[in-house]
Amino acid sequence: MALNKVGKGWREAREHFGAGTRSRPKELHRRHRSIPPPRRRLRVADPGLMTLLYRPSALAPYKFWRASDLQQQQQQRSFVGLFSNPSRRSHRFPRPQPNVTQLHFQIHPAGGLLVRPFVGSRIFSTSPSPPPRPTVSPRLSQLLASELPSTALSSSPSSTVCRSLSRTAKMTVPNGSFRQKHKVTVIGSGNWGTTVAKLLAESTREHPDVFEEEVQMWVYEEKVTLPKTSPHYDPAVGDEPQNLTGIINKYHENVKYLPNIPLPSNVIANPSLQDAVKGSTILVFNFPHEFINNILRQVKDHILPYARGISCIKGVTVTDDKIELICEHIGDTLGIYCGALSGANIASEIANEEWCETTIAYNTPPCDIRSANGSSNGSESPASSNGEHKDSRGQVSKTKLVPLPLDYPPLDHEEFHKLFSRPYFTVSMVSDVVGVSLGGALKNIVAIACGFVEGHGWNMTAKTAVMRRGMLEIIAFAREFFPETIQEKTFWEESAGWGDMIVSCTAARNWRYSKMAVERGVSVQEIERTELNGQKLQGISTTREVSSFLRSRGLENHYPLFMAVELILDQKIKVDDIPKLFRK
Ligand SMILES: NC(=O)C1=CN([C@@H]2O[C@H](COP(=O)(O)OP(=O)(O)OC[C@H]3O[C@@H](n4cnc5c(N)ncnc54)[C@H](O)[C@@H]3O)[C@@H](O)[C@H]2O)C=CC1
Ligand SMILES: O=C(CO)COP(=O)(O)O
Repeated sequence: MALNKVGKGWREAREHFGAGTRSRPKELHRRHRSIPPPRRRLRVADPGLMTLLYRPSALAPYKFWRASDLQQQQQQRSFVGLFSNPSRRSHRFPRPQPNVTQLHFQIHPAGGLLVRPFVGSRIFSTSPSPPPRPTVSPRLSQLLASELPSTALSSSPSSTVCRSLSRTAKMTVPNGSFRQKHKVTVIGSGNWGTTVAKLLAESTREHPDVFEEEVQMWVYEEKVTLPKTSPHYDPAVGDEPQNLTGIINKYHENVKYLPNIPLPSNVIANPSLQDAVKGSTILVFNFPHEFINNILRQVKDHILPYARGISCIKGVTVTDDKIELICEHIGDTLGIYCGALSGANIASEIANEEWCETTIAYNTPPCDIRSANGSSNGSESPASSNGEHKDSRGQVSKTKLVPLPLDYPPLDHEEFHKLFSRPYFTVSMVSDVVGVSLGGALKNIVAIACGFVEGHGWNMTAKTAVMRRGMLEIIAFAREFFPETIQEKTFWEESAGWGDMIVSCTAARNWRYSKMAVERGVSVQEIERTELNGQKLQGISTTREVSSFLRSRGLENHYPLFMAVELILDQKIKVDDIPKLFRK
């Protein structure tokens, strides 16, 4: 009975959309809202027919597959897909699985969908098949036992449960095999660059089906002398300066920028930028932003045209009176798409595997979005999407992208989440590139202001006033210069917003060393030179760039805190003068 109704839904949908077309889930949901859930197992069978998988819930994951499509995809060693939530294509399912010849679907009484891959010799046979392999994961069983109300036969599961289920179901499918794996390169090897390389190398080891194990880390080559107290001191070398890359590769430790943290042996330090990026599909940019143009110039002609980037750099680029997000500057210069990672992240704490959160903003370019049949961009061919994507101003970017080839695993929220997540590093994926980038860049100005105030002898109340006003200026700045795409909730809800503000104004270097400068009565630049052993305070250059940009537009009065930091850096006003700026 129930299946008949599903069959009816299928026939109607088939008439409506035509065989082989992709489903239009929302429309279907509207049309078949009244259909009760099927209670029997559905099989992908009957070559040439389309099968409707139906789950009546608020998320309404409908999917049509034609068995012949599935068969063809198996032959291509590609994959089929299920959008568990039609509005979020990133929930793709399942992974490529060349040995799987049948997929069995069972609508769970509570509305979840169990998917069991079946390995057999016949493809989509209509005859009775042997029982599917029991591939329901323990997590799924647990979910079904605990989270789903067993009586909820016709009720809709919560979105959380739907998401959990779809994710769990995904885990039940054997790992697939694309012909290619993603190669990861971290460009930069300072305090944060080395920490990120460490966590990425742990992830690539954990997911050998998707990523090449080795993580290349480009190191700005320096000579380092190991002191006698170092565990790596070699009497045969003595006080002879050695290449930092040599030390990292031999002892698996970045003794200069991340001392006392063992690195996984699959982090490979490479002094050649060109060699480090060669063949990499994932480029992670992680160095002080003042070096950006020089580095981009050197890598420009050496990267894969379909590489994708994540920038962990906190800063902005200001050119010709124009302000640009670092990630977009990278993308436009290299002709690729680049997202941004930012959050309340103190490198040394994360390197010690103390728990923290971060935010990654990534807008999967349309040409990289894969549809159920494994092609790019839904029903369109990769070519038809024309490599276009939107920029942070909501316009079609001038950079035309080369689609990621289909023989690589997709690169979207899910894959980046997989790559960056560690048990001690919780990643939130968003699409607000502006909020994440500006939050990370501009809080460094506020952190310097907090350091000044605290160095002056004022305490938490003054610092709180600075943080609050600083956040207001960050939001005003984002609204003023990126009104088309900014999502203000990023500042309130994400680690890249208030989280980063708090940690930066209480524990990070910009705060610590500007406080020290006021306490010692010297300039922050002087402290950077004498105390930081080659590390950089991003807040100094960001303050100068942002204030010069604001001045060129006559907007100084709108951003009194940002401007005050520059005036104090240049010793034109004193910390005591800050409250006067806010009297009105
Ligand atoms: N350290 C941290 O806790 C965090 C840093 N960040 C951000 O990550 C980015 C990188 O910062 P860190 O790793 O901390 O850098 P860092 O300040 O520790 O290191 C400086 C780096 O610059 C390199 N360098 C020096 N001269 C160079 C040159 N001429 N050309 C190219 N590179 C040169 C050095 O080799 C070193 O790798 C920054 O934007 C920072 O704001 C973000 C979150 C946390
Ligand atoms: O971005 C950071 C904390 O989230 C690190 O800031 P500092 O560069 O001031 O150490």
